[in-house]
Amino acid sequence: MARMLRRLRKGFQSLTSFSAATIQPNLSASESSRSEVALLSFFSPKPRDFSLPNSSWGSEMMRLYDHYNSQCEAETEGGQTQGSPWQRLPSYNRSLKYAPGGVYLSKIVQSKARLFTRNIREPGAAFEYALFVNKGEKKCVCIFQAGWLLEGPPGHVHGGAIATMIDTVTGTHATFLSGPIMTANLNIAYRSPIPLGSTVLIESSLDTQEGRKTFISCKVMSTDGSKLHTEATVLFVSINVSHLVRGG
Ligand SMILES: CCCCCCCCCCCCCC(=O)SCCNC(=O)CCNC(=O)[C@H](O)C(C)(C)COP(=O)(O)OP(=O)(O)OC[C@H]1O[C@@H](n2cnc3c(N)ncnc32)[C@H](O)[C@@H]1OP(=O)(O)O
Repeated sequence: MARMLRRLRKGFQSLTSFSAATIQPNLSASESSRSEVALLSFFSPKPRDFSLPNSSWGSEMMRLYDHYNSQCEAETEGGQTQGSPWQRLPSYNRSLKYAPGGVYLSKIVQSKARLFTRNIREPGAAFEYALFVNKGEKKCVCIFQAGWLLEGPPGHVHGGAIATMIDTVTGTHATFLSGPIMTANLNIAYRSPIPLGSTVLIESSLDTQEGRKTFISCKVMSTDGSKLHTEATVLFVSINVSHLVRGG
């Protein structure tokens, strides 16, 4: 048990540094980005990064992706990164597997488990999103295109799917800021419905960090900023990874 905990702790530590440090090269215009990415993922032994553009992304999703991606750190030929406060975060369906030693861990910890938002194979059917963090401003932006399998009220996105995205974005942001965390409290106000198939912006901002507690505010808005769809405040509590093995 103690050996397993040590391995798990080591895996999680490398996982957060792996996620934070993995930077993809900047991509240029929409169509070429998509075909380059498809080719790269075909030939590369690297895990599939679900936050890269695919054929289901609409023009607004691609416009915003290019907008934020162009402001991200670019890797130079020497492997150095140019200073920029923005960084794109990769997204895998089993991040644990891709951390050093993670293949072993992913076999012993629920081997069939997959990240809730990344377990539907058909591109565009459900959660299409990409996250960008701004280290200086301690904020995070997610571009999110909601697919047809996320229907709640006819023609609109299910409130549970919106909550899932808020938890995912703020949870990733909190992990980036504070290391391993769990959501302790999530308060949501749904202000206006989100049309199915549309692209929205999800903004996460750090309010305060107090000891083990990280308080985050979140807004879901139309991409031109004119409509507020949803507001949330979230409390994350830092955990020791043994919390996950022992079940709290
Ligand atoms: C860059 C990285 C990428 C990573 C990729 C990931 C992508 C995916 C991201 C997806 C992310 C998805 C994420 C998910 O979905 S996580 C899944 C949903 N969450 C859970 O299942 C959590 C269940 N709860 C627990 O496990 C425990 O209760 C926790 C761990 C939360 C606290 O139990 P613990 O025994 O450890 O702590 P404590 O009780 O000593 O309390 C400590 C402090 O906290 C305060 N407190 C506690 N609870 C609440 C509450 N409800 N409201 C207000 N305050 C609360 C408490 O008063 C105290 O404050 P103070 O008295 O010290 O001031």
